[in-house]
Amino acid sequence: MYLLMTLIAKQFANVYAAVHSIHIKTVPEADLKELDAIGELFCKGTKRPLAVGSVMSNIGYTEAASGTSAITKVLLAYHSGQIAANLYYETPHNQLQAIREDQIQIVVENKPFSQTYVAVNNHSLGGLNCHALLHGYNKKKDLTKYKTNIPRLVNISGRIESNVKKILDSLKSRPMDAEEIGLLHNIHSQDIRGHLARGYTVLDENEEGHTVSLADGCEFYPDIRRPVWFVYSGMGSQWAGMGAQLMRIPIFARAIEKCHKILEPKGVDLIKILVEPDKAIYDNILNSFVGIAAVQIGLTDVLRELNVVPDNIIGHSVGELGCGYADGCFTAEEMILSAYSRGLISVKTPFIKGAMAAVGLGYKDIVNLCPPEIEVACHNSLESSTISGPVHEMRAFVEELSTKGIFAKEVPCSNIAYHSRYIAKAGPGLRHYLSEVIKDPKPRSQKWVSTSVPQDRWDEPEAKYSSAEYHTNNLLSPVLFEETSRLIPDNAVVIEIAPHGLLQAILKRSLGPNCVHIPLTRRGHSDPVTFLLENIGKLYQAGLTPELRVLYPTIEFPVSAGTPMLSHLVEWMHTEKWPIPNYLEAQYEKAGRRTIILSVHDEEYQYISGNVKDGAIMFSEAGALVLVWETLAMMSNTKMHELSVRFSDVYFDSEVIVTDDEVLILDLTIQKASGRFEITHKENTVVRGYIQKLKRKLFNTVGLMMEPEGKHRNSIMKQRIRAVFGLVEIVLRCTLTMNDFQGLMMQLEAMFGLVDILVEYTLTMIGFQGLITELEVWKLHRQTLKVNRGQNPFQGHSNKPKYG
Ligand SMILES: CC(C)(COP(=O)(O)OP(=O)(O)OC[C@H]1O[C@@H](n2cnc3c(N)ncnc32)[C@H](O)[C@@H]1OP(=O)(O)O)[C@@H](O)C(=O)NCCC(=O)NCCSC(=O)CC(=O)O
Repeated sequence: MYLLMTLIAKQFANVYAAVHSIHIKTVPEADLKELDAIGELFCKGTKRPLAVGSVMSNIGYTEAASGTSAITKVLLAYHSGQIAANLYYETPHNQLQAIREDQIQIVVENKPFSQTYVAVNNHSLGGLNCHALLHGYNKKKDLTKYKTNIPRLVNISGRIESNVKKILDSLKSRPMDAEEIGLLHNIHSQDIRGHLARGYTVLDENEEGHTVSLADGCEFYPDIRRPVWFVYSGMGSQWAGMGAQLMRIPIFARAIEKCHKILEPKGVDLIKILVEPDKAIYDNILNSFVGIAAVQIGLTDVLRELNVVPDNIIGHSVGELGCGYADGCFTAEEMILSAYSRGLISVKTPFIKGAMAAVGLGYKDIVNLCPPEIEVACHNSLESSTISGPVHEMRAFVEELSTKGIFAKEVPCSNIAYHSRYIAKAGPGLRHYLSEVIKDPKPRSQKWVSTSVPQDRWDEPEAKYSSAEYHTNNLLSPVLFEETSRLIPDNAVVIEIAPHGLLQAILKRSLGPNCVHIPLTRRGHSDPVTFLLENIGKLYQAGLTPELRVLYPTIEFPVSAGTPMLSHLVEWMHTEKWPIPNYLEAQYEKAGRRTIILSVHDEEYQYISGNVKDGAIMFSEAGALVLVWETLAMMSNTKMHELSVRFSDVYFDSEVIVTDDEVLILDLTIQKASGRFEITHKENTVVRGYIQKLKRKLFNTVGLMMEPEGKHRNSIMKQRIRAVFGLVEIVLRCTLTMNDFQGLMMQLEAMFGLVDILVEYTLTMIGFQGLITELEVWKLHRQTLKVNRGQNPFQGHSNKPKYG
């Protein structure tokens, strides 16, 4: 059996044939026949000799990869402009007429090779087939078209951390290639299953033109999908120059320019508000409102384009406008004009001179401490709230708290005591302004959890729409962030969207220990773009898969020649030994003990995840029996499907819960002489009993146990488990039917004094999966059922089977 590989150039521009024997030793007779056939087919009547070479002479025999090897040889030839010479060819075979007559020429030196069509055709009786038509594509590298103003963020995943670090180090060590990074962006815009390490790097060029990493990270990734929460903060997050650097990000800049145009007719210069470093800009509260809203729109657009989608959205005070935008209730125009309305009413309404302050006490602790003039405006967390009131009383109270060692910090609010009775008269005016902006209020989706309406009123009509009324109520009512943020689950990824991660100090104290809270910005940061990119990298580490390509000029694929190869960056984990028996070959270990490591992420053991009880994945009893059966086959140096077995005295002592993020380690022992077996998990016995080889085959050749060789192991395992499960189920169903005869059984028990053995069954399984099998004896003990189900089935009254 041998493999013929021909590379045929159209119009004989690249006339080349490569003969590749699949044997390590070539078979001269076979090669002769091949060359003869090639001579017959390609050389008759042609003047130019046909060049023939062997891929195997260059790289050895690559078995199933022979076709890919041939493609690689052609690609290298396209790339270098030369086809590699055939090695170790010394004496021409003069038996061959085509060689003798110079119609076939063995390529003994590298030969010029053009970019034209090449057909790679490779087939063998063994099933190694490859057919491909290739054409050279020598795209010249021109990286100038991919210039960008921002550093390049690259996310990388791998099976192990060392692999991810290796790739990151490699990227840092050489000049950046936008096309290579484009390829990496595409690869990592999707989850790669089994990649349990994730990292990122933010790359830039220093003044000398060397690549430098501005930030990076790499950590174990448990491959768990976390719920994503967007958090929009409010007043206090503004700072001078907060949008200046972010304008380098095209998506952000587009959003700001759009908002700028919307506000221009109103005499508001949004770009100036965001870009100029003048602190006095924010003395005007209107500028704070539109500035915060615009940055939130810009950042939300960035996340949207990155395909970062929230499962839930929560806002703090005016941050609920951002919720409206993220939830699709507002267009950018509606959001920026709503913020403008809030600012306008704030500057137009004559309020008392007020102040706000964040304090380090929760609502319940501070409410009774506050002087009567001061209100709790925002319930932030169990140990944080914001108070609001007249400026003199506020200053005195803040001082008092500070003297007592209680954290208290003024929140910049342009002397307006928001969320207190002192601004009640702004209500009608704001409602009026907003109703002109929000002409067609959209229903709020389930994602958006309100902080301005108490949870027990979320179903009321006023709470259902992102309307003028809703947002007016938001201004006047206390902020219930503490109450609503309790809904954030402990494993959430919480992304704060604002000009400054204002709520980080609060979230850090209130969220569960497994929550990841990530701000996109930080007040006064020297490099806000790098800060943002770094945090997008952290989102990737937390399990999100942002599509980074949207941040950079679009890469034209295919990438040009000379783009660094990626394949060599992949590294395998060789440190761990996996005791996986080779199922299809008869090379079995003889062992009485086996440690089995299973994970639902292994294709081989995916079937485990199908056995769900009460919402938890349980390692099935049938699966355990199959492992015992398989191990006995290994010990007996035989194949499982050739070995019929009998299980007896089987006790299922404990159930094993399988989790997504943990490998399951089972210890299995079988005593060779007695057949006594036991599977343990974390020092608990899972199942024990006896297994015995049967000389006769229980299952005949049609089907159930006799799948053809070469099938995927997973499907073989699944079928076996289904079979064993079927057996176990039948036995148990019979056992449980006894429930119906509870009285009788109890009598029997009394009469015959049966203590241990409750049921001894001889089952004739007729029609089981369409097969007629032979008689089998099963014994099931009371303890089996009692321990397994946590109750004695004979005391139950239900006639429903409790098993399975
Ligand atoms: C608590 C904050 C002042 C922290 O803000 P910043 O991040 O700017 O503060 P910072 O960086 O200067 O300081 C952070 C430090 O604050 C301290 N800190 C914060 N909260 C604390 C607490 N509960 N107990 C003890 N210390 C605390 C910690 O030392 C922390 O450091 P470390 O981080 O190391 O722990 C802020 O979250 C805040 O202003 N929250 C209130 C927001 C608010 O109510 N805005 C008004 C909405 S009205 C509005 O929007 C108007 C409208 O609705 O129209």
